[in-house]
Formats: sequence, structure tokens, C-alpha cells
Amino acid sequence: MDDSLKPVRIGICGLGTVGSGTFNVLLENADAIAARARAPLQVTHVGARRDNPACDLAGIRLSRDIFEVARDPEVDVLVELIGGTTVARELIETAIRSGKHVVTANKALIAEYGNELFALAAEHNVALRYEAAVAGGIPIIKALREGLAGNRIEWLAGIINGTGNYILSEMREHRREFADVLAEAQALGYAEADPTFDVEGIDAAHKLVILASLAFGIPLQFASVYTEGITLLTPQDLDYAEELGYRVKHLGIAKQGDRGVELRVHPTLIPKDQLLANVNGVKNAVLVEGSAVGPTLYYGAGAGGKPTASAVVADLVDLARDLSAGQVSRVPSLSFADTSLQDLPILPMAEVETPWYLRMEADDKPGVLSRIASIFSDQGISIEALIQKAPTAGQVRVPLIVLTNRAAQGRVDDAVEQIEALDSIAGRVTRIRVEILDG
Ligand SMILES: NC(=O)C1=CN([C@@H]2O[C@H](COP(=O)(O)OP(=O)(O)OC[C@H]3O[C@@H](n4cnc5c(N)ncnc54)[C@H](O)[C@@H]3O)[C@@H](O)[C@H]2O)C=CC1
Ligand SMILES: N[C@@H](CC=O)C(=O)O
Ligand code: NA
Repeated sequence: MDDSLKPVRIGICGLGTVGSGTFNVLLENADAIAARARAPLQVTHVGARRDNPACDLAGIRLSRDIFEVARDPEVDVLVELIGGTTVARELIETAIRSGKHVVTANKALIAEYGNELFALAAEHNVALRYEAAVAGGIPIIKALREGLAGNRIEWLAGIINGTGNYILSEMREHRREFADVLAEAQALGYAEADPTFDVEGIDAAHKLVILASLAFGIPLQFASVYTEGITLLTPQDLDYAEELGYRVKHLGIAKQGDRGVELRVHPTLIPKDQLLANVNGVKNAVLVEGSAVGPTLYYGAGAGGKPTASAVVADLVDLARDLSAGQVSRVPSLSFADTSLQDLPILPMAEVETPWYLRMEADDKPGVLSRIASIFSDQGISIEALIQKAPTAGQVRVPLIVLTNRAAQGRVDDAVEQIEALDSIAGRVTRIRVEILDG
């Protein structure tokens, strides 16, 4: 490495899980990183509320006020790793206005304010990079933006929340309680500051919005995503799904169809021999169907300090290379040129068609099954499989599981409303969509 090369000066804001991971990866792999970046990447300033014993900050400027980093003339790139959408937004805007490039892992901020932030970055001729914001260490932004640039992307589907996948995997494989596994995921640094973002599907929705924008050339639109989390799933449903040959995964799905774009995040039954069904623990995976390449699959750690740092550092290396070439806007932020982004219609959920898994508690007496079957038939919904579990001693009701063929959600809503109104059915009907991914 030529020692005379001008270093790229980095300011890191936030020294938590990802901040400390980034700091240490930059240090541990400094030589290989400098060789790839054609310049040393040197942390010159850290903004952190408190010290982190995992980081040796000797010789590095430390500020308790992170805005000091955003205004520091000795910083070329600000790395935002504090999270949230208020202070983080102000910090990034301040950095951009001060002529600094920005790298962030903040999917909430990109999903909700990315359109404005990318415009601001373009106005100031600086880069705003966010590889770590989706699927942690998996280079999925790079893949969509560059590797698949020759394709029309038809659809993508992914496990894009590590915490949620960790919880579902532990519940199924080790019969562990939801709350215990969530607490463990928090201790391991996988969960968001507010873990309801993970378990209610909000984090996955943030990431899906970003993926859909990159895939289809549409502006970021968080409000358009249908979002369901994993909190209502029961161990029973995970078991019944297995019996039927499926596994329950929390998926983000984006499809470009003739009638509009589907944007949805929800628990999904997928055949258990498909690759996505076998992605376990904190791992994420995104399956992308391109018109020319066909299906491609991206797999790896979706959360955690070092894996996420891997993506942050990759952005820094990419940026350093672009800086050495004197061109930071070579690749459009959202893959498509700003002037080519197009508002496409979003398909209302009532019109989205999938097969369905429905579970209900039914009286164990003659006539109930035929009544339910006729409600489905009146709605034009055909039944693929129906399982009635044997009653256990003393039980008056039995679990009834119905797998339907493809049916629009609106039809299923109507059928379920009628079924729930039957005297022979107790409580609510559990509904989970089924997806046969042809990947
Ligand atoms: N933990 C993970 O596996 C992943 C996290 N992310 C994203 O990375 C970002 C950071 O996440 P984590 O490192 O997990 O969070 P964290 O909570 O471990 O770290 C955030 C740090 O920022 C500090 N901080 C917050 N506001 C501050 C302020 N105003 N001034 C100074 N310091 C401040 C906190 O004290 C904390 O040390 C978030 O946007 C998150 O969504 C993205 C991918 C994976
Ligand atoms: N909380 C997130 C962190 C990475 O994005 C997750 O669990 O996936
Ligand atoms: Na990534």
C-alpha cells in the first residue's frame, strides 16, 4: 500500500452494536480494506453518548455531541449508526449540508424519508449509502442496483428480519417461548431499539419498501405496505403447517403484476422443501426473480454487529473508490435515475390472491363440515385440503384446518365472516397466506 495516499476520513456516530462492530472491522481489516479502497479508511472522529469498552478510542477525537462530527472539517464521510428518524434525520441533513458523504444502516429513516434525503444528497453532490439497511450483511442493495441491472425484476420475496426469524426458528425447533427468545435476540444485539418493530413486521416493511423501490423503479412509499407481524402465531399453527408439508416464515413480498404492485409483509406458509423454508435463526434470505437471469437467492446474516458492519464497510470502500475516480453518483441511489422513478399503482390487499391456511375450532357434530364447504363454494373458493383433528378426551370442539386454492383476500374475508357467525364455530378463524415461490 502506498503510504502517501490520502486517507478517507471517517466520523462514526453511535457506538452500539453496529457502531462498535464497524469501528473494529475497520481496524482489524485495515490493510485489506485500504488495498481494496485504494486509500486508508481512517476513523478520525467518534460521536457517542458513552464509551464502549469494545472500542479502543485512543488517539481518536471523541464528542458527546454527535453534531460535532457532522460539522467537523476533518471528516469526509459521516457514518450514522444511532438509529431512529428524528435526531438521525437532522444529523444526516447537517452532514450533507456540510458537504459530507453519509453511510447509514438506518432502514426506518431511508424507508420513511429516503426520497427527500437522496434529493438533498444529489443537490449537494454527496453520496448517501445504505447497504446495511436491508438484510444486514447480505449485499442485496448492490445485487439489485448493479448485479441485476439488466433485468426486469418480476418479484422478490425474502426473510428480512433476523429477530423474527430467530424467534420462529427457536419456537419450532426447540419449543421455546416467544418472550424468552425475543429477550435473547435483544441481548445478542439483533433487535431494534423498540422490538415491536421486529415482531410486528414494521422493520421488515421498512426493508421491503427499499427493495421494491430498487427492483421496480418506484419512489419509496412506506405507507403503502400491508404489514402483519408474528405475534399472533401459535406453536399449534407452526405444527399443523409442518403436518401439511409447509413451514411458517415471515416474508416480505413485492410483485409487479398487470394490475399493480403487491407490497406485503406477513407470516406465510411455504412448502418446507423450498430453500427459503430452510433459512433459520438470525439468517436472512432474499429470492429475486429477474426476467433474464431467472431466480437468484441471496443468503447470510441479517443482523448482528460484525455482519452488519461488513455492509457498512463495503459502502465505505465503494465510496472511497468512487472518490478516487472523482464520481460519487455513478450508481443512482435507488438504482433507477431519479427522473425515471415512476409511481405505479399499488394493488389493494382485497385483490391480492394467494392460497390460504385457515384454522378454526368447530363443534364435533354432523353437518358442520358441509356448511363450511358450502360457504367456501358460494364465494368461489375451492378447498385443496381439509383436516379435522381428533377430539381429545372431554373436548366438545375440534380444530379444523382448511387449505384453499388461490383466492382473493376479499373473498376469503367474506367467507370467514360467515364462518365466524356460525353457532358451531367458536371464536375467530386464524388465517395465514400460503405462497408457492417458483424459485
Ligand atoms: N443491530 C443490528 O443487527 C442492525 C441494526 N441496524 C440499524 O443500525 C442502527 C444502529 O443499530 P444498533 O447498533 O443495533 O443500535 P444500538 O442501540 O446498539 O446503538 C445505537 C447507539 O447510538 C447511541 N445514540 C443514540 N442516540 C444518540 C445521540 N443522540 N447521541 C449520541 N449517541 C446516540 C446509543 O447510545 C447507542 O449506543 C439502527 O438504525 C438499526 O436499525 C441495521 C442492521 C442490523
Ligand atoms: N432488528 C433487525 C436488525 C437488522 O436489520 C433484524 O432483526 O433484522
Ligand atoms: Na445488506
